[in-house]
Amino acid sequence: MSKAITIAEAQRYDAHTINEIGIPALVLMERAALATFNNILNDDFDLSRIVVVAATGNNGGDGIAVARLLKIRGLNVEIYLLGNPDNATPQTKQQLKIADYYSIPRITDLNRIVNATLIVDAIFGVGLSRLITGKFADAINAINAADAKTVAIDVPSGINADTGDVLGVAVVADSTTTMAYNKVGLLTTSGKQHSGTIHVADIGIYAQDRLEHAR
Ligand SMILES: NC(=O)C1=CN([C@@H]2O[C@H](COP(=O)(O)OP(=O)(O)OC[C@H]3O[C@@H](n4cnc5c(N)ncnc54)[C@H](O)[C@@H]3O)[C@@H](O)[C@H]2O)[C@H](O)CC1
Ligand SMILES: [K+]
Repeated sequence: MSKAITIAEAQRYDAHTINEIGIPALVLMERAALATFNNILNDDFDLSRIVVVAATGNNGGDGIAVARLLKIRGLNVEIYLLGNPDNATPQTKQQLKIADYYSIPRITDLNRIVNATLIVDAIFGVGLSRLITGKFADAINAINAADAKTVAIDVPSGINADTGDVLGVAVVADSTTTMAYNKVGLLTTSGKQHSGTIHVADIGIYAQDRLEHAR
């Protein structure tokens, strides 16, 4: 049984890798995006109309980087951004700057989500901390109403990664690319129901960070 970690462990390993080992947060974000991007290409999704639904935390940053990778691959991808970009994390601000360089359209019409063929859920990851309401809930309901396949980044948005509980409303994903290790909440019945196929991505974050032995 491969290792599964809690939110606190994920945040601690993330901070240790960045602050003690010295791997920049943007490098971890790029590796997270590349892993998600490759999982998308390796699956048999209809890539004709892709919408990345992102908020302004680092889960959103992962998703905006995925959008850029898909755009460079020549695919039709749009970003539906939730929240004020001025309040975004430094890494997510950087990803928005890069996405703007590639002229990736920012959309505000929920119907574009409903009519997508593939949706990338980059709203919340391990930073989800309270009940989801308002425009965040509207976007998740639109994602779940769409016929599109949905790929979640790290955690299906709305799921508590420790308990599997739904915080108001949660994305029902077809697949989830979760970073470093599986999350204990995704092993619960609710977590499994909302995650779909789970891919664990090695992005350079390890519990025993001296030497990574066979995982
Ligand atoms: N740990 C790793 O290996 C890596 C993780 N990455 C990605 O970063 C996210 C965690 O990012 P963080 O900024 O801490 O939080 P989120 O993006 O999950 O949440 C965004 C933000 O949203 C606010 N918030 C929380 N609950 C609500 C709510 N109910 N309604 C509205 N807003 C809410 C809160 O302020 C949060 O900060 C992780 O999941 C990975 O995807 C790195 O990119 C790569 C390494
Ligand atoms: K997510």
